[in-house]
Amino acid sequence: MTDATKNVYHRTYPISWEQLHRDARALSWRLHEMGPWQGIIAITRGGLVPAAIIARELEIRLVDTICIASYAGRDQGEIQVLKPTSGDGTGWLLVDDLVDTGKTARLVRKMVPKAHFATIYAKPAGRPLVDTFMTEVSQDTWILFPWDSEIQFVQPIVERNNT
Ligand SMILES: O=P(O)(O)OC[C@H]1O[C@H](OP(=O)(O)OP(=O)(O)O)[C@H](O)[C@@H]1O
Repeated sequence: MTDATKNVYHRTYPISWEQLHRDARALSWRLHEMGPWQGIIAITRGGLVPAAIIARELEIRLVDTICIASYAGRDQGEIQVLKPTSGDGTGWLLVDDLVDTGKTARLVRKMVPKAHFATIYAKPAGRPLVDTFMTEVSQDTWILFPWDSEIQFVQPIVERNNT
């Protein structure tokens, strides 16, 4: 998912650090019941924060990455693997913050087909590709993650209605 594809989103779902932490912990409870796990493979960059929280909760100290870059503009949607991982993923958790169109998921699943793929949030188009997720969000919703946002002033509702 890239900023350039934002125009398909009709609403925004802002997530605070606190909510993100709570949701990642709730996902950790589910994953704990399915373990034990050899380690975690975080999909960069969105998977890094959830992976850290899950690693803490499940006392996992072996953390690897699959490093991915998505490009906007002319090559909108093109995905490049900057760093793969080794092995087929047996016994490993593959973690991302979100599955949206499923494009990233399809690519990484091919790389580690035996890994258990977990995301905090899932949209309908990508949901079939995830083994475990916490919260479903509609396809036309832009999830605004805390690392992409800051707290700022908003007009009172009355004033907003007058503009
Ligand atoms: O299902 P998809 O449509 O492929 O979208 C999901 C991907 O999009 C986000 O990454 P993004 O491309 O924003 O990169 P970043 O995590 O490095 O910011 C997210 O972290 C997933 O990896």
